Amino acid sequence: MRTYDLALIGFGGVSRALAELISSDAERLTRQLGFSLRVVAITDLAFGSLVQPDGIDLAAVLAMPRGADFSALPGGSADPRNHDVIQDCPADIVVEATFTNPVDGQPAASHVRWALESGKHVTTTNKGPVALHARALTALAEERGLSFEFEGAVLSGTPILRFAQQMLPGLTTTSVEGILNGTSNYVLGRREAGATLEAAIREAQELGYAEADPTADIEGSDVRLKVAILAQQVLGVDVSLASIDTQGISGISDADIREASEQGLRWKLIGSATRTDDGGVTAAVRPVALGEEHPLAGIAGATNAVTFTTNLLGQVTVSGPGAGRVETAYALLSDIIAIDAATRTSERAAAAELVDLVGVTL
Ligand SMILES: NC(=O)c1ccc[n+]([C@@H]2O[C@H](COP(=O)([O-])OP(=O)(O)OC[C@H]3O[C@@H](n4cnc5c(N)ncnc54)[C@H](O)[C@@H]3O)[C@@H](O)[C@H]2O)c1
Ligand SMILES: N[C@@H](CCO)C(=O)O
Repeated sequence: MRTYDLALIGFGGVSRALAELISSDAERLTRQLGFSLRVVAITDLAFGSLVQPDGIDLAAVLAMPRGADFSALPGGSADPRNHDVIQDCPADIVVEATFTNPVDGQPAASHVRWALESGKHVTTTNKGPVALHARALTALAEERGLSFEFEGAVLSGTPILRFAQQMLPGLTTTSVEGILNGTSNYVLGRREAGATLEAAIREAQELGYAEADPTADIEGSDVRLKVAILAQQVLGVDVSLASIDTQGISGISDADIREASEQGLRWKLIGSATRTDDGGVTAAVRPVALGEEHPLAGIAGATNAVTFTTNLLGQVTVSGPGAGRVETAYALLSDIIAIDAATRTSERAAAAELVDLVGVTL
């Protein structure tokens, strides 16, 4: 049975949910997937770093109290040592789940690059490196025969990027638009129910939906990153973040919410990217009051949805979880499954090449 060794860079809500899954559901996962998973390294600003080539006892590290660090454990240190751990630890796959930096994608983009340069596959839920550096990092991965996977960067574990890449063949997609942020959608729903903005944000933080700095969720910069990712990955066009006209939901007053509701409208934060005739894209993030008949009006809580407008099918809408620790840990798992599939395909191709070369069947 094949085992993939993982390094977890960032040990917050999403990584911990993945570690819990690996630790508590190992038998089912191995049976269903045909491989097993083992964590051999963890780094985090709060805990420091831990490298144990024979596998870390995940139940033990998950039970560590707040404020504790890894320095007392064999292979542990109070300092994250990201560069050395990523480069030197014996992992097959680096899982990058540190804070999203919406300005330059760092230091996560460097974490991804160090991993690829040292021969390790990467899965990340971090939107920064994907929105701002995907082309360079994907090219580096291809050059090294490695995978760079990032399904969780848009719509959490709902497989929207693979859906667009694999399930819409032969179609031309002219626009993508949708509700792309779980926190703001949750907050808008709670405000309709009478909660204050501040209380609704606190709830979203407790539920594990919000960014470390929830301003990114509320003021639209998280959606702006996702619009840039969708424009590149679905429409094939790079858009700069500066060119995406962005407005968040903090300006929506109680009176705006009440008046919309009286008219049968619901406020939603909509991100969109639309192809233009000259081969470019116009993109925007803005709150819109939608009529109840609109397909996105009924999308509630941390659920998100994306509508693809295509030439032959018209509009196709996919909805599912847009945030959440476990839901996003599933995105990492789905990336690991994709890495396994790519690894097996390239091993088969290499074996076939060898057979061709020596003229015998192995
Ligand atoms: N939570 C969600 O619903 C969700 C959904 C999709 C994508 N994401 C993305 O996934 C990533 C992780 O999300 P999360 O909810 O686990 O966040 P989190 O804030 O709970 O955890 C992030 C962890 O990374 C650590 N960290 C930050 N910078 C670091 C560094 N330079 N080196 C080492 N550790 C570092 C922090 O100490 C923290 O423990 C973020 O980029 C987020 O945008 C989250
Ligand atoms: N904070 C983000 C996480 C998913 O990217 C959200 O609420 O949608």
